[in-house]
Amino acid sequence: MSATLTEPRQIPDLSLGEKLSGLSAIRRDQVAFLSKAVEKYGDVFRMRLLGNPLVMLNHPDHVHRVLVENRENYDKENFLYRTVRPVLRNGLIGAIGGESWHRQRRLMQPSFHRPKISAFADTMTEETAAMLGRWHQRYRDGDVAAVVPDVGHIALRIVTRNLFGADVGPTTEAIENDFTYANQIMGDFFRFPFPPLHWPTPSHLRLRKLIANLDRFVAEMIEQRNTRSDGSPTLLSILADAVDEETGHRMDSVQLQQEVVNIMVGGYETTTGAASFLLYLIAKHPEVQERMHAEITEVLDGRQPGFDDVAKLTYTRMVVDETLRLRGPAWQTMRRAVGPDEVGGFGIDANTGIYINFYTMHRHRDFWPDPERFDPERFAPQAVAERPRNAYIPFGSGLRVCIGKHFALTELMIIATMIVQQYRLVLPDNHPPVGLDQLVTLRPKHEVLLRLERR
Ligand code: HEM
Repeated sequence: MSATLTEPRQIPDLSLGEKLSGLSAIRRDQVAFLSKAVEKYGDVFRMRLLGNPLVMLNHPDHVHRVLVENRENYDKENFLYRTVRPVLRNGLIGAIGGESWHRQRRLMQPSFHRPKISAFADTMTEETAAMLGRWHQRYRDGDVAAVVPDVGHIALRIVTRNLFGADVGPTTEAIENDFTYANQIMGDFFRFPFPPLHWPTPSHLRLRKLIANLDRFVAEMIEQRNTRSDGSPTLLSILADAVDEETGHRMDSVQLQQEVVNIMVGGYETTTGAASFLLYLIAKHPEVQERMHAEITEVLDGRQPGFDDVAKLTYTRMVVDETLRLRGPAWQTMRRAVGPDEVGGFGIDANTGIYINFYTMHRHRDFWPDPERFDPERFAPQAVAERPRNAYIPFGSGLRVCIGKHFALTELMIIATMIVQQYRLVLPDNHPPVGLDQLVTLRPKHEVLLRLERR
């Protein structure tokens, strides 16, 4: 029949006014800008993010096409990953793709399988217990605490202890500050990418220094090659000894160093944001918190959670999932189409930049009624089964799905469970909205202040 039926549809473009005002609007509030554009143009449209032409995709089927079905056609040669590459270099997160990425992923994947995570969970419990011990000393019943620095501290200790062994000492605190600052610099750059990162401005020089500190710290840790406190191998040793069964290949020391930095970035930055939002949302919804507490009491009967308990805490997991829907810290990604493709009937030319924003996707009105409402019931098994795959992807999807997904989920579950077991979290009256710090990752903009009532 007629060729017009099969001809790709034209991708709508933002108006000239929107393009011109977009630059400052995005700097002010990227989420608001994108939400408005989705409202007006729907699931597929062309836009510019800081001068970079992109096609935004907001429908699960379209995202499925790019990340899963035709995944070999899309790589990470794009503006977002160029921004973070000075820190991540050729490690797994930012690696462009292709055979060298495949080989690395194959080599590293077994280190994140279930039995390994089960060993890592003990550290998660120990660090959370240590934090609760500090809270008991520092706060009286009903005191108000700023929780973000504390969860950030344990997130970094959990990842570094699992990577490097027994204890990493006070250096972690310096590294923690360096991390936060580097994220700030890169986040600012991402919102306004001028001057280029290789220009020696004071903040870019500072970023280089932070990266050098981090490299030095990781190199020292690799040199020491400790074991964990129970004598079992560290994640670092597991990675260093890993052999690719297909090729017999092992990582060289430069690659190992870069992968360790990637795991630290992946394991610290995102988990801190997620845990902070999680505690905030639990406090904001007392009825949800009480139901969690009842479940925790029933499953654990007062003891500390272990890895095997996590799967039994089904309601708590629904709360974590709903938090990651509304406030997933990895809130955006980009790809480049290597060759041409057709997505949902729209033609995509070779070399097109693709932008996917999980924040807007996770509010798509076709799949999330009353999207701003915090409702863990959305993750009851029946509700999950009724949604398309890829309507919910806080850890990405397809080939490049987060390697640390089970690590992160176990950690969030253990932290939330142990805190709610011992404390009722209460949002003080007139707590201002915590807001969104829209950096490379998403974090609370303002302090999360919670009243800690002993149970
Ligand atoms: C709540 C916590 C976390 C969230 C929301 C998260 C989210 C994500 C997302 C969305 C991606 C895919 C990005 C893309 O497709 O462009 C990713 C990749 C990755 N994440 Fe995570 N992540 C979390 C925790 C972790 C942890 C704990 C680790 C390590 C221990 C980790 C290590 C990585 C690595 C290495 C990759 C790159 C995988 C690859 O491309 O092969 N992440 N993460």
